[in-house]
Amino acid sequence: MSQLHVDPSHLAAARLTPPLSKSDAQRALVLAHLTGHWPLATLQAEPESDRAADVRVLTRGVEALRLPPGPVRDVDCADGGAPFRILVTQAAVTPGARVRLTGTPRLGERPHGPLFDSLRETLGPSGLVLTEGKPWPVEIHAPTTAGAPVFRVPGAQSSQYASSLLLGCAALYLREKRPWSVEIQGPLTSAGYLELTVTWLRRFGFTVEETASRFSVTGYQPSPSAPPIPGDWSSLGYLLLIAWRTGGSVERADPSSAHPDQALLRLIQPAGLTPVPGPDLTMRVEGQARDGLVASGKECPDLLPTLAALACVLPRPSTLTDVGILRLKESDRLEGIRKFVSAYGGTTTLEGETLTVTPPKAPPAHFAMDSHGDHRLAMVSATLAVLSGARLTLTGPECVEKSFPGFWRQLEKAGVRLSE
Ligand SMILES: O=C(O)C1=C[C@@H](OP(=O)(O)O)[C@@H](O)[C@H](O)C1
Ligand SMILES: C=C(OP(=O)(O)O)C(=O)O
Repeated sequence: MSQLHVDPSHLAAARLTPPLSKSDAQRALVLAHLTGHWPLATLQAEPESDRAADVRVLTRGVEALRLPPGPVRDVDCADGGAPFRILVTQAAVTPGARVRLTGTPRLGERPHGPLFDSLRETLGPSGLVLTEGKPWPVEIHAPTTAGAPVFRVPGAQSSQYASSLLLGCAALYLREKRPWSVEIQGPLTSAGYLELTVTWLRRFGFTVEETASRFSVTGYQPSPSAPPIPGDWSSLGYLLLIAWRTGGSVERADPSSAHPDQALLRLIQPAGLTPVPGPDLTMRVEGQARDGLVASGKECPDLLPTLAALACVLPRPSTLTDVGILRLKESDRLEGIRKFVSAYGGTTTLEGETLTVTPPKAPPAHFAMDSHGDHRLAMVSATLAVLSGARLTLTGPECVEKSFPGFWRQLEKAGVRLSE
């Protein structure tokens, strides 16, 4: 495992560029495949080395499904929760497909059972075979017909089950020309990501009817072209904070994006930070830190580590609610947040599902953090180094590939010196 030394003592104002959004790209890739817009033009225009590893995984998976039915196709999903879960359903609804999916041990540990059970319940009677190794491989042999047009799935652990099934409904609608639905049992976490899926379905010409717990694909009108993929609001979270500290700006801050992490713009304001939109989707952040912040893991789970880094440099404690979901990500991110806050000299207290982050009285000149292979923990640790001026020794910096391969280059643009 390699180490990176991050030295933020020579910061410079720069214009910083996030990658294209992996969550948007994943939905658009599946829909482009289903509606005859393959390959996806905006993605093709982005150099392959700048595309999130999760996007590359999903692209390879869809390419495998586009091959004529025949031998079992292998797809390595690496660490990608959304790509894996989306591909499981797409494989199950591709007539005659035979696919063997593998991934990292951590991806194998994350919860997928409710999605598998839902697919088995609806497509099992028509002949779906979905087998699980320990935990790999997960093998899917898809039927050539389908049965009752409804998937039922619990919503508390992940919205990705419902998003994956709703994209499956789009495939089944096109094939059978009858409405297909997803019924969500119990409360739904990360609801904004399911809404993102609905937004993309509509952008590609599908009619989606929704009530609080039922989402149905009921129509389709071909659209002339595939909509473009916006910049990634999760990555903009780090870059906007870095731009605030350095007096720089960010690009691709698209307000028309439906990504839940655009909530950052609202959530930082009580702390004293004001986003200032500029021309051509650029944005700066002005203001002085004056208070703590409040955010919920139900609304924007992926922003919570970023906001916890900001909380370390605010003058008062911050409150993060509904943090239990963070245990189910690429690492136990609740533990990860507590570790970097403490490595930086701050304190956290957890009461039920609410985490309070209290900044240190005297910030350190240096701190150390292990990413545990989690891209967000790596990037928020570096963001905290920039925000505070403290030097960072980071173990495991490579994992940024998952969502933001160019992250370290962007930091260098902001004057950060990196050495091994
Ligand atoms: O659908 C998506 O693209 C995502 C949904 C969220 O996961 P959960 O719904 O599992 O919370 C989020 O944390 C993840 O990074 C991406
Ligand atoms: C949780 C994440 O992604 P996924 O669930 O798709 O692995 C993430 O990118 O923070």
